[in-house]
Amino acid sequence: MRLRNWLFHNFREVSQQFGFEEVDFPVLESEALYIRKAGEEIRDQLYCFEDRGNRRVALRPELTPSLARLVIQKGKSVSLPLKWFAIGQCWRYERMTRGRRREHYQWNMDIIGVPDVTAEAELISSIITFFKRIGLTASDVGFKVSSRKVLQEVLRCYSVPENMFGRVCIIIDKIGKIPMDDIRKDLQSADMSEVAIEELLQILSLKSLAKLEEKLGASGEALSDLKQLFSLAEKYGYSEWLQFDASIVRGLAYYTGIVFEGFDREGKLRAICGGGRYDRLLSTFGGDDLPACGFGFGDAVILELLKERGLLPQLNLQVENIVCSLDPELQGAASTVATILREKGQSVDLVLENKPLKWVFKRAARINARRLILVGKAEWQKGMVNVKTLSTGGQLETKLDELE
Ligand SMILES: OCc1cccc(Br)n1
Repeated sequence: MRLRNWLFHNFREVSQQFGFEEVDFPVLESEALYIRKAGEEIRDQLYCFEDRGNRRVALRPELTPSLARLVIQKGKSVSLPLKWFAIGQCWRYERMTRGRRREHYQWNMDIIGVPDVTAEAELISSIITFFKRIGLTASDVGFKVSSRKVLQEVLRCYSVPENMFGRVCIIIDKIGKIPMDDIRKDLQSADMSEVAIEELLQILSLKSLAKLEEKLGASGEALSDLKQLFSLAEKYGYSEWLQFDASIVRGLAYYTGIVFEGFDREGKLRAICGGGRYDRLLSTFGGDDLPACGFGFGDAVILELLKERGLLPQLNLQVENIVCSLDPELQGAASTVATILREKGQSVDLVLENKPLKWVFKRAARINARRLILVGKAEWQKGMVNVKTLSTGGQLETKLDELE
């Protein structure tokens, strides 16, 4: 819990530093929010059920559809651009035998209403700011960046029907996770010819914008978006964190443009975070489309990475005072002392039972108390208490009304 609070505190600090407002959504949503026909893993693992009102509901597997629903609900009552962030628990249903978590927390930041890649550049900057805050550098992690418009331009060249776009993206995202023969078979089932498949796989292996330009020409949106993004990265000063990688498509069907994922340069871990542009999501829920982009950042891989790098922070409970009566008849007096200190804004661990002093000192050490306040009969009769500063061992009889 200390680690989670530390992580979330950094998520929040960065989000607020970038001028984003915190939002939240229900953990339980209508199942329909997540029913997409593109064959995504997130769909196969939906933690869904029928509630007592016979409604098909699901524990949310991600936050973006809820955000889209809320933007539509708010409609004209909010002024654009929206810069929202959320930290929320998300669920998936997996067999326990897989030994993987069924729930995790995800930090999301989204910009709604900005069509330009300036929005994606700003989101990537916020994640890099987060990485730097927790001690990670460009030699630890980087971002693989591409655009789904690359895929779109290739599919159009081979007149693959538009309605196959999401499905092809999901198939491509499985490269490296399932055998290439299965990838080819799945692409054939998505109405792609042999020639189209080979050309697509060839383009997806590109790692330089220059080579991409040779293939696609300079006129397409994919190239201009990517060039603008890399140029903005220069101005933000984070070029060394980015690399173009045409194979990056991400595993969510609704991305339509730039996509990116954070990765650990030692290549031992799964993607740390990921996101991109999703300009068509709102209309899938019956709203008017608005340009949108965002990312999701889970709490699992980042903690594995920090552990690997020896960067997990040492987080100990810290209480300023521990207050203890030396006589059961003075328990009330001890609670008076605790209240006086708390009303001054100090934290107090009040010993609630009649314990030997040895026990109190052990507890004081365990909770890293700065001071031990002892309420003894003789002192109390003089309106005093005994204040021990635990780091120095010094002690001082102090008047109650001079306690600070
Ligand atoms: O990253 C996919 C995902 C979604 C929900 C819960 C968990 Br654990 N993992």
